[in-house]
Amino acid sequence: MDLLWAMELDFLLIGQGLAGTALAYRLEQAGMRILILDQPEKNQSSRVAAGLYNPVTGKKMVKSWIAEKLFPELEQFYIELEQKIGSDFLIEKNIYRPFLSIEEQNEWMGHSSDPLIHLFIEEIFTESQHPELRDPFGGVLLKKSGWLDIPTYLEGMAKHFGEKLKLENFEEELLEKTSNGWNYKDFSFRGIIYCNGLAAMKSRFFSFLPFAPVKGEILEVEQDFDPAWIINRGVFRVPLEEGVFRVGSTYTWHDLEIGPTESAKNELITKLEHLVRVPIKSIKSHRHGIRPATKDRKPFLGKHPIEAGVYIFNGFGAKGVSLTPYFSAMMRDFLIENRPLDTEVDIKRYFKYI
Ligand SMILES: Cc1cc2nc3c(=O)[nH]c(=O)nc-3n(C[C@H](O)[C@H](O)[C@H](O)COP(=O)(O)OP(=O)(O)OC[C@H]3O[C@@H](n4cnc5c(N)ncnc54)[C@H](O)[C@@H]3O)c2cc1C
Repeated sequence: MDLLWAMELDFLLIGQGLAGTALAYRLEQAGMRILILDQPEKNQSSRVAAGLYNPVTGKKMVKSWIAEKLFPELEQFYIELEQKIGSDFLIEKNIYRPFLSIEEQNEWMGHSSDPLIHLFIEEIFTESQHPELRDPFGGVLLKKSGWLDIPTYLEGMAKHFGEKLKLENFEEELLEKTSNGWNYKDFSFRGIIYCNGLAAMKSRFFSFLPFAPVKGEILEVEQDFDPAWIINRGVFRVPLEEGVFRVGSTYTWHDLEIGPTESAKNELITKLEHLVRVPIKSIKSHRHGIRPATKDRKPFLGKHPIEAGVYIFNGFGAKGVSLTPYFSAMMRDFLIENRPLDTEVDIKRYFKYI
């Protein structure tokens, strides 16, 4: 390629899932000239995900990691984008989490005075909220929660990026190093950013990072029970259109190569039956995806230890919706102003293992 004719840009982003989309927008807003490449066959994690964001998670129902930083940023970010592209995709909804015991109910009454948890509590109930629900000890109604309609968000943002997004496969072997960056086909870049989810495991630059892929399966079911909130305990049940609910998700580190399984379907149905008494009328869909999770459950942000101009923004595991707004701002400041990344997410934590 004639270098004189290469179009000069700042950054090439590989991938337009939740990670690539948020970072591309941040960089674009900061005046960077970007190009995004995204695979035309879209079978990635973001398009299967339920899109839930939930400030209180896990079996023990504790505040999600850095929720107090993530959640204010999250709403502001997606609402700004909704206004920018004239589309609705953030569905703010309370989450109802039934208590499993009287002890748990008491614990939550105590928790509610903790200012960090109080931020996320709408109300605590000590009695069942509906005859069709299995919640004999009541439950907690959480706020600052909801779900992101991810396909609408990604498609809207794809339109917004226009010619800055090309639907084509990135082929790493075509990268050519230059004195101040990288050439790729007809373009030259000062930096390449891997936002390509689990495909980064096969990159010659980032295969040393300890990804820990987690398969998830998810159903859409019809059921005649339509409370105003998301229900979440063991499984989540998110209202979509009238009478239709998304139910998920499973977590498995095995069977990564095979598609949806009967055992995961049965697991989801059993867990749903433990929450709601109403029979399932039909199963409308059953899908699966693999989460780009990491061994220490923290994202991978940063710069390659040796190669200049090679970066990664990845490893968002089961929480891409809530993590990418906050961390895309941190990554932008790192890329443009060389501001340090939080040590917990900086891939420097793994350089000693190379
Ligand atoms: C069943 C299930 C349920 C989930 N539920 C939730 C949830 O409720 N809430 C939540 O926050 N998260 C959820 N997740 C997790 C969420 O999906 C991930 O955190 C998120 O999608 C990660 O986004 P990403 O952009 O890093 O990766 P991906 O979505 O995998 O995107 C990577 C992109 O890179 C592209 N790419 C890869 N290789 C190339 C190449 N060579 N050339 C060009 N492009 C390439 C891919 O096409 C893709 O668009 C769920 C996941 C699953 C599987």
